[in-house]
Amino acid sequence: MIVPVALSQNSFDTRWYTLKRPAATDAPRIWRRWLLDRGSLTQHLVQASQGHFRVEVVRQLWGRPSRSEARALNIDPRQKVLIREVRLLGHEQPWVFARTIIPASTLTGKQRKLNGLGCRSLGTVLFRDPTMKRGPLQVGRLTLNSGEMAWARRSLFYLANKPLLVTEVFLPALQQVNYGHK
Ligand SMILES: C=C(O[C@@H]1C=C(C(=O)O)C=C[C@H]1O)C(=O)O
Repeated sequence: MIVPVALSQNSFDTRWYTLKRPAATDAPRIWRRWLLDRGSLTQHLVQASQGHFRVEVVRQLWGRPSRSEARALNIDPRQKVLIREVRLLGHEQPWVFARTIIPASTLTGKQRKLNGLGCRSLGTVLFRDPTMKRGPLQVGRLTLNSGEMAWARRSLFYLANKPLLVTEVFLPALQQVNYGHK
């Protein structure tokens, strides 16, 4: 099934801000908490969907990072990287679009498995890895292919000191979610 891609690659060349506190954004209240929460977004979405959660792979390919992604990873923008784009669905609604950029030098040793995640959440691998470190969260606004603006966050993760960049875009459908859980 061809899954519609919510964003084009240059959408990720937006301006990214490292915020000191959630209130510094005018994002909806709940998103401010999630936008800057350093835990697993997957866990929040599993709870908010009462377990009706799944990862849908939009595409996974070897390509080139956007300029901003290359800068964040401190790599040459001509360097080939593994690009993983997924949608995180709650109750079959697309809640988050996530794009992960993994340099080939990170896909070595135990981290080779990052190339074979399929529909397993990247978060379950990252947060179970004892060597995982997470860099500062940055927040930005991206333009979806629909023309709507969406809040997004990104951060570097390090496994065995090898970097990957994860960007998560909060899609409009997430605004309808009842956040009864904490
Ligand atoms: C980093 C996490 O993994 C999530 C799952 C992803 C995937 O499967 O590609 C990508 C980004 C995240 O939204 C997380 O759960 O926090």
